[in-house]
Amino acid sequence: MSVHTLNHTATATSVAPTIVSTTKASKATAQTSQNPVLVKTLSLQDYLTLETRPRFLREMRESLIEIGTFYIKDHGVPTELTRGAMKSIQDFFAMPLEEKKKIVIGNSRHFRGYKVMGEELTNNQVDHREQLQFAPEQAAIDSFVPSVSPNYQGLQGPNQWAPSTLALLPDFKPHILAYMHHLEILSQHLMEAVALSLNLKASYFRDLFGADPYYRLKCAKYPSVEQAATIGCGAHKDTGFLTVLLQDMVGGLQGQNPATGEWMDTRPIPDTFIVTMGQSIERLTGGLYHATVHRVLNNTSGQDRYSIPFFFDPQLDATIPHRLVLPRVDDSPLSSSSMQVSLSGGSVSGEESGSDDELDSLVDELKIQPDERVARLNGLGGEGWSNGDHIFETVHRCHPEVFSQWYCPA
Ligand SMILES: O=C(O)CCC(=O)C(=O)O
Ligand SMILES: [Fe+2]
Repeated sequence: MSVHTLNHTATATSVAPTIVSTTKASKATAQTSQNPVLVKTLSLQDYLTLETRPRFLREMRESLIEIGTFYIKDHGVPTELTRGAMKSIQDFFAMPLEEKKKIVIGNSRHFRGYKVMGEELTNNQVDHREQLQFAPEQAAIDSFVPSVSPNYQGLQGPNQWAPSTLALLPDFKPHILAYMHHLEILSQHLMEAVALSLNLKASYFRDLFGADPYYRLKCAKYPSVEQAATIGCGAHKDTGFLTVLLQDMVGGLQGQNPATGEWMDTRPIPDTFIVTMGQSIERLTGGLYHATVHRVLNNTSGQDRYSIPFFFDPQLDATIPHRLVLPRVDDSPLSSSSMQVSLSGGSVSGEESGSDDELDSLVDELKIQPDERVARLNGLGGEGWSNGDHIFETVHRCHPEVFSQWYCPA
């Protein structure tokens, strides 16, 4: 994953209901804060119910402007499935190394499979976790030729399933496939809500993401360690649009408060997912919505930690506009009348450049800081950027061995 650690110096830490500061930017010293930041827990049912939808969208918007992260509950993914997926990955990681290595990621041009402990890079630093990667189960593109075809076409293909593993763990494949299917549905709902929270038409992201959104499921095991505050996964922002993360009850994930730089525990809450924006959304919204910098500390409790982030992005050949020009509404954003417009699909959406006046009023309306406005105006030109290239850049940086094996012909 890409890494843009914020350089703020943390000044205060906190104990808050859902997010608790424990550390300064790089040290792991527990302190108490005067300004706790709450990561809200939102209910998807509030989004799906028309009467409560405006409140949901307001809260989502506030969360994404303030931090870039919230918890989602009542999400519609069956509990048997979240438990089943967790159990399946625990069973997988518990198998002997030789069995796991049958699907080592280097076998796969499509960056799928198992990664042994200590081989993944985040922020150019080695992570302390084992992991297993999946993506949409599809046929590979036969016409793909390394260094002739666009690299991102090599990402499409099947997952790795070792027959001996499937014999040992019969629930493994059905659990993973069903889990990805449900997470795609949940992610589409969330992106629809993100669109409405920006006063875009509800289908804005569904249209942008296309018929075959590209997603990645990463199953991770962080072993309990001897020393406190070993970095399991280095500080980074997720690079894409949306991450929906399932974690067990062990803890160790931390998010950084964009305003203060302080690290805050994103503590496990049963039956929720953690929803985080990535850099593509941050870039598209001109910095209005934050991509939260986060990391994972290994724990010393004796309990290993398991997590399953699902990264949801547009189809690989999508072109992403450099920025969104958010529609102006006569009344305040997300008021019930503008919501009606959005719900009926009649609200304007667009990626054309707006006039300076429009930008000024947008800046006022959305309380964008001046430096964010500069970011918004930078990088214009051309139709947009290639989503496939952007995703390829991310996965290639994390797994250089796959790149050198499959994408650099001798
Ligand atoms: O395992 C976690 O809780 C977070 C992992 C993560 O941030 C990532 O892989 O991008
Ligand atoms: Fe991440």
